[in-house]
Amino acid sequence: MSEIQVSIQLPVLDLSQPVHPSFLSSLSKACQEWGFFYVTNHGISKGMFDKVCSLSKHIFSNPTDTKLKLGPLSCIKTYTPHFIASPYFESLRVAGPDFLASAKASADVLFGQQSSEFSEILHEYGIKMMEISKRIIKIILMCLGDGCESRFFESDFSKCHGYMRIVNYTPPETVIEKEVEGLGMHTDMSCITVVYQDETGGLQMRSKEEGKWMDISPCENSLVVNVGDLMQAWSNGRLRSSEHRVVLKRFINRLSVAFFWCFEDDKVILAPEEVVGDGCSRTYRSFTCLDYLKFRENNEEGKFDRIAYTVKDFAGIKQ
Ligand SMILES: O=C(O)CCC(=O)C(=O)O
Ligand SMILES: [Fe+2]
Repeated sequence: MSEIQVSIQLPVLDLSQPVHPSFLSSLSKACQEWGFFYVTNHGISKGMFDKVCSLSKHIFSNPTDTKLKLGPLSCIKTYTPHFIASPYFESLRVAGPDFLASAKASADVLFGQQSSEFSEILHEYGIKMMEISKRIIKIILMCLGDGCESRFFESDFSKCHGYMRIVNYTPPETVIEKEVEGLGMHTDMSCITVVYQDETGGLQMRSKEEGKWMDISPCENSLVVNVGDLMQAWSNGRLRSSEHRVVLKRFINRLSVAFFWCFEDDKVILAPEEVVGDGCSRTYRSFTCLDYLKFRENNEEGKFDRIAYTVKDFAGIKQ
């Protein structure tokens, strides 16, 4: 990989402080330009991340045959083995609203009845992530102005649900290149995604105009937030769902936990008139969330290196 890589300074949303208008304007710019920012004082302790990571590592250290009991061909289907998203990527999914039941279903298969630690901590993590996501989306709606938060939070976002994907990246030991792609370029199918990445780094986003890769470096005690496709369409393109990827350094294992906060499956997504704004034209037709998820599923099979289609291809109106 030979692209130039640049670092950028993204705003940090401090959830323990009231939001100042000057901060809203920098957040608003970041959401338009990059679709990425950080959040801090989110209420999840370092101890909790450490626990989630160590229990997850323990799960991924199981033999492949054991993990495949949760794999795509099993009835649980929470585990994605290597060579689906990339050769170096494997993941475990824990879905809400009952995070406890979802995590327990996986843990029971792997460890039998004695392991409740994993499900309990993932339950707590999921509930916290739901709360954090709601607070973040309210602030993002404030960025759109015109009282969008009070107008649209209840009507459009109160039925949102979340799920997390714990990802274990194992880079190859034998490659000559200094870095390899652990997860190819894609956009997220969420409203927003809230990511914990360990200190290894490697998350990168693609700039709007020049298509340069920018490092989204790990920042202590902070989580990374990115705008997803559903929010890009709902906001009529005023919020950007950026292409991003994960690069891996040789020999360094990486763990991340991405929380995807999404509209309910049967939600009809159409930007409200007030969000489109007077004199502006609509850039997305209406569509249901599930139809978009299916469209992506049908276009992604067997493609590691990049996801060629996004919500623009699915529902964008050609201007
Ligand atoms: O592993 C990461 O840091 C991000 C993963 C990601 O982009 C995704 O799962 O959609
Ligand atoms: Fe992503």
